[in-house]
Amino acid sequence: MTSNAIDLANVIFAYKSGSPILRIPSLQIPTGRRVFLHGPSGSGKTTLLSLISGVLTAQQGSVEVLGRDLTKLLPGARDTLRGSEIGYIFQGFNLIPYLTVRENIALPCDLHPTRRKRITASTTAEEVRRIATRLDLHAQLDAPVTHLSTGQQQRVAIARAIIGSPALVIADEPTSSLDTDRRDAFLALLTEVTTETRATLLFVSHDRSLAKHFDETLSLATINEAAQTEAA
Ligand SMILES: Nc1ncnc2c1ncn2[C@@H]1O[C@H](COP(=O)(O)OP(=O)(O)OP(=O)(O)O)[C@@H](O)[C@H]1O
Repeated sequence: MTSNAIDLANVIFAYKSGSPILRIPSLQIPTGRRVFLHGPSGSGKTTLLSLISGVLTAQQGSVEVLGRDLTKLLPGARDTLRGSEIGYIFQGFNLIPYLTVRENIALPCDLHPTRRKRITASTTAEEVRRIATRLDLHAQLDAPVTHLSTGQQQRVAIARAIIGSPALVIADEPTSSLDTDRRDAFLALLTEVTTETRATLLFVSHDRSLAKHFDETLSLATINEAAQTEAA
């Protein structure tokens, strides 16, 4: 395993025909580190996460994730790497509304054999039960996710992100709709379970007060030269 889970060099990204949103000479996130990346709304946080998860491709530079340069992979190989090795917690959770809690949590194992093979329980169903119990969701396993409270939906999003122990967990502003107590509880749980699975955690938010929950804090404005050009 490489010592950096994420390693970007000389990256430039622009949406079609626009000027660059991201111009990042260098960004390294060591394996196993829990990193908080902050930046104001519209500064390019989600865009950067999309480059790191291989949803978008940089026009220039290299985007190495878990030792593979995503800019050199074919789309199919990028999708496999994302599904197998990255657990993603979206801003609005993106749970599948017509599936139960159990089915939502199991989804990465159903879709990606590598996630299924890495589970420690004897079956996916047993692993779903184990994680649901760990996250206090065992009573809701057969409920449609649309019947859950926001806090319960967040815990389903964590469960889905960590099942099958992906090496990297990415969270995009998942706490923006929470009050302070719930936000702190969510962050404590997320850092605990990613420590248990030994995942590298990259968490982005505009809210700098969250920095205390993480090993390291980065400012997108500092690492992104496109932002500095715009501000000048
Ligand atoms: N699909 C797209 N096509 C064109 N421009 C886009 C697209 N998605 C985002 N942008 C632009 O790129 C810039 C960065 O957007 P991005 O969503 O990455 O910022 P963000 O920091 O995640 O914002 P927020 O905190 O509000 O979610 C914004 O100016 C946005 O308008």
